Amino acid sequence: MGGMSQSFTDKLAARIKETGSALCVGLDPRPGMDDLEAIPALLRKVVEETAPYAAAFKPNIAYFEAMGLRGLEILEDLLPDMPKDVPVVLDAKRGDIGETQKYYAHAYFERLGVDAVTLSPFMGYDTLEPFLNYEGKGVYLLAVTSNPGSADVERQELAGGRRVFELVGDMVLRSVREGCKTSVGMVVGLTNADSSILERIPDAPLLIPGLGAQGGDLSCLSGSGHVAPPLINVSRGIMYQNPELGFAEKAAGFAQRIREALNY
Ligand SMILES: O=C(O)c1cc(=O)[nH]c(=O)n1[C@@H]1O[C@H](COP(=O)(O)O)[C@@H](O)[C@H]1O
Repeated sequence: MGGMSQSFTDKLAARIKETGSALCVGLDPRPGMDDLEAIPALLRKVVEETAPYAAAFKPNIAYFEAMGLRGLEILEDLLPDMPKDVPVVLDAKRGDIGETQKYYAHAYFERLGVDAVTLSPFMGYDTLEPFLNYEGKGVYLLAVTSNPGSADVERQELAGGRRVFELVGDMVLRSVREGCKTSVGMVVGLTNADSSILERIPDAPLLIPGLGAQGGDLSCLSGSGHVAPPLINVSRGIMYQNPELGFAEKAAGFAQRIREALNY
């Protein structure tokens, strides 16, 4: 393809339109539950069977690191064989001083070649900057995570009534104001995504984990008024729950539930 390269957000929106699905298929292989050498074939089977229903795939690097060097090799071998038209979000939740972040950005965007990564914005905007000048790539900043402890810091109220996660929304707006090439979105856990949260964050691509094993309720998303392309992630709900069903069947079921809840 010639001409101007597409932003990550545009690629994602196109994929969602093409599939009619905002499902993000989580690739979190558990070394304790599967034989290590069965994992490469398991991942390929999940990818192949769920791709028609996948707006994106999200491998969480923790599960690969837990397998040591072999795990990283499994991830590095898998990525080039993933379908080219399905964006890959690497879940790494990194946050460090800018000098170190440069190396994470290099590792993920240039070495592994993924389309997007999750980052922790806790150390401030300067730590995000090494990721922000990549045309066609995306980052998702942790804003309101799906765990109960998101109340400890992220959902705390500041003097004046704003809440901590709104500062993350400010970083998203700053990236837009500064004309960053990288698309910047936010992570909002489905288990905590009520309307009081959604109305306080800017209209940016949201990565929404918590459907399936964590019991998040999709009804809280309807009528949010956001138009940026969302991703609703399911990991265990496809890879490990209801093993009597096929991966395609499970993915199709989640895609359908998401479509009904988001009303498209
Ligand atoms: O960034 C994430 O994806 C993430 C953020 C969050 O707030 N909660 C959350 O569960 N996740 C990740 O999303 C996936 C959820 O997996 P399941 O609960 O098995 O569907 C895991 O890879 C989590 O690490």
